[in-house]
Amino acid sequence: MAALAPPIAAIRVAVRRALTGLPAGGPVLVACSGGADSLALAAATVFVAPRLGRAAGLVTVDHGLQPGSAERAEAVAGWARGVGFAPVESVRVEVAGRPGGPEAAAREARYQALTGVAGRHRAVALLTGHTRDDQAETVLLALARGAGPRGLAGMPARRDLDGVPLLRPLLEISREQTRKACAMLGLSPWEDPHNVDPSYARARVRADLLPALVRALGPGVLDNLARTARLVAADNAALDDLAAGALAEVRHPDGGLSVPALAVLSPAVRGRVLHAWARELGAPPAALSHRHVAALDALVTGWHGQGAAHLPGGLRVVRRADRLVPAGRAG
Ligand SMILES: Nc1ncnc2c1ncn2[C@@H]1O[C@H](COP(=O)(O)OP(=O)(O)OP(=O)(O)O)[C@@H](O)[C@H]1O
Repeated sequence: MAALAPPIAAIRVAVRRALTGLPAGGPVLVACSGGADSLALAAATVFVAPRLGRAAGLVTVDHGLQPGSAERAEAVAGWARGVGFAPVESVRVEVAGRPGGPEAAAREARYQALTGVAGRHRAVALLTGHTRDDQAETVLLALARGAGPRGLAGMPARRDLDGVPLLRPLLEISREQTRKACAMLGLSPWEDPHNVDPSYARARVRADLLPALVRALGPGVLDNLARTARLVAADNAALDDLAAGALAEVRHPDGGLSVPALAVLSPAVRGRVLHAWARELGAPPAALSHRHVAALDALVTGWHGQGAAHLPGGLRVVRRADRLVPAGRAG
């Protein structure tokens, strides 16, 4: 028997690794746009999952943003039913009227739809086709906006999405491999016009910056950027553990946080303690930025006897004697 073509084998191995150890229960659900990455992921999942005794489902989201998007979603769903996915869902979402730019609004609508489907089918995991190249782009975009370690860690291979584990099995697989795998399997991926629309920063990074970096620094640069993300993520996990312990120690017996105990922490740990505490108070994590943490930090290290730190969600924190305390929601 002929050996399996390397890209297909590498993708199957990555999917097998991601699915191994998941709890028993409902299906794993692939989020598939019809693009090369998620199509290659889907093809590997429908092969691997049954061999691990699991059902594989697929969901495709129609953002309704381009002519023909409904037909594209139906084509993906039809293909999925034909190759044995069950359940298969094609979901239409409304993007208009959501806050933020069009990209963020589409992402939010998509994730809401995906978690809705995952919940209905009691899926044990949701899989997306983010690749090493997506990771390299994410790291570059984070560097360009001056992000700290959280941003430089890129996308995690696993995270919780409203109670459903979101897995990204292809983070060490290149986009070239997913394209090759699709071609070898006779699949015709959909080309998302947004991916080449130069009004999006990510599309410009993809089209111009990554090829220029490869030309200037060699083909290893994308793997290296993805490795940086993994290394920083490991350091983040260690710092988060330290911060969780420190948060328990700086809690003031009368409520709030003790300023003297915060003041002796290293700035990196203190920032994480304040970030975690702000989330506990109810600040929406997506809106919580380094500026909010800096405002809290200023109450500890630059206190002039008055003022408050304003957090997203209308929350206010003030300093009372030697404590930081929540002072309710602003108007
Ligand atoms: N319309 C959609 N329906 C279902 N899942 C989607 C949709 N759009 C994106 N996804 C999921 O999110 C992942 C990342 O999408 P994004 O568009 O950012 O990247 P991409 O590299 O263009 O991926 P792809 O080649 O799979 O479209 C996809 O691989 C897929 O798993």
